[in-house]
Amino acid sequence: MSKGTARHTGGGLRLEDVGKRYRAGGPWVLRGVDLRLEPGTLARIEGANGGGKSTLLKLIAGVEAPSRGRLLPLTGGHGRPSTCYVPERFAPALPFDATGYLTHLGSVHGLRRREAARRAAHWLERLGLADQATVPLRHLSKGSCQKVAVTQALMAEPGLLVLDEAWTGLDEPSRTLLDDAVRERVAAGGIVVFVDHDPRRLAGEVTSRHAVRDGTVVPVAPVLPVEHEDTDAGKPAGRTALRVTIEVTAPEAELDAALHTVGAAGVVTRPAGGEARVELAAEHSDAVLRRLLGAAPSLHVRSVRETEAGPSGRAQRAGEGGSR
Ligand SMILES: Nc1ncnc2c1ncn2[C@@H]1O[C@H](COP(=O)(O)OP(=O)(O)OP(=O)(O)O)[C@@H](O)[C@H]1O
Repeated sequence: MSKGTARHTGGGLRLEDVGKRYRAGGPWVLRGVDLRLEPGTLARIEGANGGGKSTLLKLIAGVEAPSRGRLLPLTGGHGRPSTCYVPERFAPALPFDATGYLTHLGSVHGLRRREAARRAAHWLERLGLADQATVPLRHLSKGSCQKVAVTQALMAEPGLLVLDEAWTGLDEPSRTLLDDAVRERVAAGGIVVFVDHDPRRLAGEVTSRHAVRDGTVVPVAPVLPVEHEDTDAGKPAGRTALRVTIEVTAPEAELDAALHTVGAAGVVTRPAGGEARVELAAEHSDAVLRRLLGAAPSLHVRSVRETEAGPSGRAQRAGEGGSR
């Protein structure tokens, strides 16, 4: 992180009965959303494709205005936190190179131009983009553009950082760097809210999980800590009573092939065409999840939930506030 980090972050944010539709009289994408984001929160947002995750992130980031309800500073806060937002795809049609763009945005965020240029150079170097700092943005590859988008968010050291699949398209070292930067923001008292297709992203560190479901936002049980494959050593007592439910989607014709990786470790059910649910003992979940994420044909892991074995031995949903 650059020098002079961890400036005051500006407190938390509250969503009060927030709703969103994109046109008057159109369908509500979100309704009745109540959410508190305290300083130091690392919040993960989950949910099915098209359910409204990106819409929620845009509302939190202030990129979209709510159609109803309000976003308010938490009581005792210092106004809306300074905010940066990184979308999944950043394709700027702007007459800038990376340095010019980042310096300009740094100024918008209140940095002196010299400090903005210094921070831009620092992050471009860390992300391995220093040699492309003077290439026009429109000539950069998708991955390089994504690095520029991440850089503009990190160099501003915002109180609220909103990441919509921001890891997608980054190379592995840059993903690790972004993970670290998120930790630094949270440790500095900032709020980070993110969506990512990999359920293991920052799994042991997430402080709040919510799912967008049926047009509203419900809390989800905490993620299981990531553990080593093929060993029971060191597992907490009673862990074997826990179950995990993994929901996946894939093109219907490819789903069976992709699910072969589950083997005998779990019970697979198919609620609808391209959807499947895998229930299994918690001790097998990390290994199976790794195999599912690497499955060919590929599939999309929609959610991973910890559940408790009920009296019948079947999994019961734990810690969710809504129904499907
Ligand atoms: N700018 C827009 N104008 C009109 N409708 C929109 C707009 N953006 C999103 N929508 C609609 O809102 C709904 C929710 O979309 P959103 O992108 O928020 O979902 P998502 O959960 O992020 O999806 P995905 O997982 O596929 O990225 C969808 O029906 C989408 O078509």
